[in-house]
Amino acid sequence: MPEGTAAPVITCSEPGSFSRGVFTERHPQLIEQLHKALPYGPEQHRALDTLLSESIHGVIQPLAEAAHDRDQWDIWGQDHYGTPWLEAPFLWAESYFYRRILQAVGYFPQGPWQGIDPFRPLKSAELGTPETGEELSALDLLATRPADEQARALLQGSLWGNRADLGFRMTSAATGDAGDSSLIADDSGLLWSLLPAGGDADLCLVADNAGRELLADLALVDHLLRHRHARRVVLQLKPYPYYVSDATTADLIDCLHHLLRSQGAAAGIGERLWTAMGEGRLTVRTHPFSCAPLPYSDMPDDLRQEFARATLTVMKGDLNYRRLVGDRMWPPTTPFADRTAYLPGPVAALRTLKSDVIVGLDQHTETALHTAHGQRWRTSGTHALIQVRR
Ligand SMILES: O=P(O)(O)OC[C@H]1O[C@](O)(CO)[C@@H](O)[C@@H]1O
Repeated sequence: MPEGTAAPVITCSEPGSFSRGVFTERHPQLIEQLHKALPYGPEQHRALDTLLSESIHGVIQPLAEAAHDRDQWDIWGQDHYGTPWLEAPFLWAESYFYRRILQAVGYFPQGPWQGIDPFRPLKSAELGTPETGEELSALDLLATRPADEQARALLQGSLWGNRADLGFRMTSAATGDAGDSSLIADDSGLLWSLLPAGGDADLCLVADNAGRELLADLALVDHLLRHRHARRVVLQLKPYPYYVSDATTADLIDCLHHLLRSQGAAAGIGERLWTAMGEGRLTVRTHPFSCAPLPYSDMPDDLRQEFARATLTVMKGDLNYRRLVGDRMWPPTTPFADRTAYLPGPVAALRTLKSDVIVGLDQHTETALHTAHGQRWRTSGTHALIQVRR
């Protein structure tokens, strides 16, 4: 079976599929929210509606002539421009949809809306919720526990923090299965063996969502640095707004300010991380490939070298998982190690399941999940995994 071509690529062409629902149900809600989020002018409102209609009923149009990244997208889009959105690969189409939102609101060109994140009001609202406050307060009690217990709890916090993705919550609130949580693969023992306390590891953390998830990631990073599970952490963020709540540098700064304004243990985390950035122990990267509509197996050399330098690369979230193993309907028992063999160096995936892709399960687990939940366990965010390849 030739590598990478074995399983069907996920598209939105099948009526009733999860991916199609993202375009036909989730995106209309998202566009509705964007209309209300900022005081856009008539042209921006019109462009958002045109994009929505094109993406459900029409064919994929190229970026505007003047777009700074038009040439790049012309290459990425050569096989897809002119075809119906719903027939294009899901990963490609969804990624391009987010790039087109930025075009609709005028995010890149010089002008009054340049650099204004259309998703910022949604992300900021989340930082102020009582749930976020409770999670930060819980750090006070956690700080009284032994260090290894803290480490395990903070890893779980970072993992389940991925459930707090804003795009996902648009439809999950209606499903009512939020209480049914479980970990379907747990390689955390292997993960900790790669990051022993007092060691010399260089960790690369490929972040996912801003707000609650990033706060949980930062609490984990602080612990890793403090107890020398990692000597240095590189935090990979998105260079521009993407997939609603994906974290950018501006979101990181918001989270650090939020921590510093908090009480107790949370404030201490903010202070230590601020210092760690000043000392170069925590650094931030925003590689353009982070927003590419492609799997990581297509990554450019400089990014490959970045991963190669890391003792461990941790990929957070559902989208990173799709890009890591390939956005295809793999047989669920496909080994995680096989799908990630191209990535130089050990890799860990921390993900709540919010799309159809899954690998690395044993047959018994898959059968039990299917019997109990049908296909819903793959997409409802109620299940999570920690998968590691050394
Ligand atoms: O924030 P995460 O965990 O990457 O999840 C994003 C997921 O949400 C969706 O955009 C819609 O469910 C998926 O396509 C995507 O994989």
